[in-house]
Order: sequence, then C-alpha cells, then structure tokens
Amino acid sequence: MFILGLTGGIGSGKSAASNIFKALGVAVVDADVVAREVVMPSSASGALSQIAAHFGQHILLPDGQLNRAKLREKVFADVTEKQWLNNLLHPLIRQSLLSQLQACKGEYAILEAPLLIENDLLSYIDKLVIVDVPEDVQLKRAMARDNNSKAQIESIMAAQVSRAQRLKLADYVLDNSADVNALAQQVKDLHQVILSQA
Ligand SMILES: CC(C)(COP(=O)(O)OP(=O)(O)OC[C@H]1O[C@@H](n2cnc3c(N)ncnc32)[C@H](O)[C@@H]1O)[C@@H](O)C(=O)NCCC(=O)NCCS
Ligand SMILES: Nc1ncnc2c1ncn2[C@@H]1O[C@H](COP(=O)(O)OP(=O)(O)OP(=O)(O)O)[C@@H](O)[C@H]1O
Repeated sequence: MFILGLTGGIGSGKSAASNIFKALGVAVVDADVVAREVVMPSSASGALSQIAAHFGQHILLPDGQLNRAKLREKVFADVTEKQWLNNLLHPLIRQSLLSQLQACKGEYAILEAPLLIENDLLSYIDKLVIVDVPEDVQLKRAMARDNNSKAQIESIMAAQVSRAQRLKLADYVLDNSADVNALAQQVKDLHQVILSQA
C-alpha cells in the first residue's frame, strides 16, 4: 500500500488537511489519536501506570485518566522528562501506527504525525506532504485553539524540527496560510497526483 506521510508543526493545520482527505475517502492513521490510546487506563501497554510511577499519582485525574495539562507542563519545561516520556511512548505509538496502516484499505493511506520526522517514521512512507504556515500563524492558531500561553506553544515549537528542516524534506507542500477553502483546493489537487502514482 502506498503511504503518504502528512506532518507539520503544532497548529499548522494537519487535522484540517487530513479531514479533507478523509472526506475524499482516504484512510488516515493519526499519531495524535494513537498517542492518546496508549495512555488510556484500559490500554494493555501499561504506559499509564509507568507514567504514574515516574511522576507520582498526582499526574492522574480523580477518575484515573491522565492529567494531560499537568504532564504537558512538566515535559515541555524539562528536556530530561520529555525524553523519558518520548522513550516510553514513541515505540508504543510506532507499533500501533504500523499495524493500523497494514489494515488500511483503498488506493493509498495517510500517516498523520506531528513528529513524523523527529520520530524517524520517514522509512515507512512513500512520499511526504508538509502542511505549512509561517511560525507567527502557527503560534496564533495554536494559542487560540488550546487556550495555551505563548510561552508554552513556543516551547513545544522548540521541541519540533524547524520549518526550514521540514520543508527541505517535503515532496509536496500544502500552504495553509489562507482560508480552509484554499487548503481544500490544494488537497483535492494533491489527491489526484497521488492517485496517479499509488
Ligand atoms: C504531553 C502530553 C500529555 C500533552 O497532551 P496535550 O493534550 O496537552 O497535547 P496533545 O497530545 O494534543 O499534543 C499537542 C501537540 O503538541 C505537540 N507534541 C506533543 N508531544 C510532543 C513531543 N513529545 N515533542 C514535540 N511536540 C509534541 C504536537 O504537535 C501535538 O500535536 C502529550 O502531548 C503526550 O503524551 N506527548 C508525548 C507523546 C507524543 O510525542 N505525542 C505527539 C506525537 S505522536
Ligand atoms: N486555513 C485556516 N484558517 C484559519 N484557521 C485555521 C486554518 N486551518 C486550521 N485552522 C485552525 O487552526 C487551529 C490548528 O489547526 P489544526 O488543529 O488542524 O492543526 P494541527 O496541525 O492538527 O495541530 P496539532 O499539531 O496541535 O495537532 C485549529 O483551531 C483550526 O481550526
């Protein structure tokens, strides 16, 4: 199966783009969704208990779910803690992504991952598309969506590859600096290009 990798920085519009691909009937496997699944209390991975053992029980909400806001504060303020969490979760995320991709049907499938480059997933994809906006737009949209501080979004951006590094690896670029209609038109055009290759 032909796999199109889709990535971009925080707030660039990956979900906006992948929703348009989904509407065109393309199967999308989303690393953010898998990242949430592997830390569910019911997950067989045991990752949540390891996180609670490492950070303390206060990292859990009263209902036993992960307190994501608290973990976000901790890991993006401390490189060592972020590395610890990445080391625990990234292999689990990768394993689940690969098995979901294998089960995909259709002419091609999309692997959507914010850390596709950082997490060494390039070897699993055939072509790479980047959703691109200038950094100030990324910051503005991510702050508006998540109700996060400027400093927090900036620290997440600093933990990701730079816009220039990302663009250097791109086979295709979706420019999302205008409105969602403009993005949709580019996605439809790219869909035709990929169908002719897949
Ligand atoms: C720290 C956590 C709990 C914060 O959760 P929260 O709900 O606030 O954010 P969410 O998961 O929606 O992530 C928001 C965005 O932050 C960025 N981001 C998340 N984790 C990381 C990371 N380890 N390094 C760099 N950027 C990251 C991505 O652009 C992501 O889309 C969560 O991000 C997490 O578990 N991160 C580690 C797993 C991971 O790497 N996930 C992202 C790629 S699969
Ligand atoms: N072209 C656009 N014009 C205006 N707002 C947009 C546009 N595209 C996306 N947005 C908004 O910007 C925010 C970020 O977009 P989206 O959630 O798709 O980004 P993402 O790359 O998936 O982010 P993350 O890495 O954090 O998961 C959302 O609130 C979304 O509705």
